[in-house]
Amino acid sequence: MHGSEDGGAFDALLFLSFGGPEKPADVRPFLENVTRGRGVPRERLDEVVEHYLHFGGVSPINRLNLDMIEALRAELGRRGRDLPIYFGNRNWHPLVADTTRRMYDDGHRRVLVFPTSAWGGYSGCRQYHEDIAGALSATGLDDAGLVLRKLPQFSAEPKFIEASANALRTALGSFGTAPRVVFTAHSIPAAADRNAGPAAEGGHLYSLQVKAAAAAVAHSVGLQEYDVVWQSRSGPPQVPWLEPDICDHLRELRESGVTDVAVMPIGFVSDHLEVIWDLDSEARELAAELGMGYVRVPTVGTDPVFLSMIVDLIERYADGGGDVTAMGCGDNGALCRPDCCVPARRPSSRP
Ligand SMILES: CC1=C(CCC(=O)O)c2cc3nc(cc4[nH]c(cc5[nH]c(cc1n2)c(C)c5CCC(=O)O)c(CCC(=O)O)c4C)C(CCC(=O)O)=C3C
Ligand SMILES: [Fe+2]
Repeated sequence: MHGSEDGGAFDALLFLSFGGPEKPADVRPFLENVTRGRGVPRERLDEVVEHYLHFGGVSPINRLNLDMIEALRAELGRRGRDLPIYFGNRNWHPLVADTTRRMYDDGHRRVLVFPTSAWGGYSGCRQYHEDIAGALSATGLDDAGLVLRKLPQFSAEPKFIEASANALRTALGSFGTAPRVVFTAHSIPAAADRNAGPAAEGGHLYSLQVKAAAAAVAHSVGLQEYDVVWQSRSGPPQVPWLEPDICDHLRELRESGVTDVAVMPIGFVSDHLEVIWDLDSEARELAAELGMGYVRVPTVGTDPVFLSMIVDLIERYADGGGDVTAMGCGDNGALCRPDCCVPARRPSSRP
């Protein structure tokens, strides 16, 4: 079911994200939270542990999220909206269940939820619904009259496209000649992409949204040619994920004579570990080996146009209005469509 019967204004915002470790000792337990029951092989986990340890066991994601929250507070204030912002995560502290308890104890009963993913699909959307439902049951607040309304997917919001296009345009200014623009997003299992979105609509919602956003940004910047590729593949090697991978693609571009690339991580809203490791370390080093010019375009992060998009979204729903049937929107973990983004069966990591 959608929405709540009574409607009415919302009195707080929950900024809901992925979470990341704050110190070396957090890394393993964090990764265990991320991958519990997900069939990620031990070897891949050991590799990812090294990526985090390379940065002292600290992911930038929490600080980046706090920066965004700070900027959102300022923008809400400028618009005269008195809406306290709370921070909660799926995989690390502050965990969304603890934050839910705190919001309730502070007297909030109607809370809008902004998730830091633009996309449909299991990892970007449905799993955030599950996080909300899980937080309510872990705190025993399922029947406490609390409404947590998740805001919809924002991949097609004009200001998301505009903020991304601004970042790309600025980066392109740093090249003498026009580089090849390569958009990248997190790979997911091919089966998860087939199941993304309502089954009746044919699936592939995640990859279609990524491609549509890339096309809109490319159009806005006036690009004739560009590519959409995937990064940060996980899972057992025999399971197909979205391809091509960014690094394989750079090799192909080089073979076909391309000498300069601008890599735009459209799939992520901030420069967290997947960006600074997979793009700023691995892909950049490969480009250097191949003798290619390489620029990594910034993520939207605290860009004023992007923040303005978030606050527009909040204002659309804050007084009880807004389209509660929009994709990704739902109360207390209720899916926006029945049979949406059904989790694919995952092979076990154990023999
Ligand atoms: C679509 C998507 C987004 C974008 C939407 C969104 O933003 O939500 C995203 C974001 C992120 N992914 C992140 C980190 C990780 N993702 C992992 C694993 C996985 N991601 C997947 C998908 C996505 N992930 C999938 C299908 C897996 C396989 C396991 C599973 O089926 O769940 C693993 C486990 C190790 C590994 O297997 O690589 C880690 C550590 C961080 C935080 C980085 C930091 O700490 O700064 C962020 C923002
Ligand atoms: Fe991920």
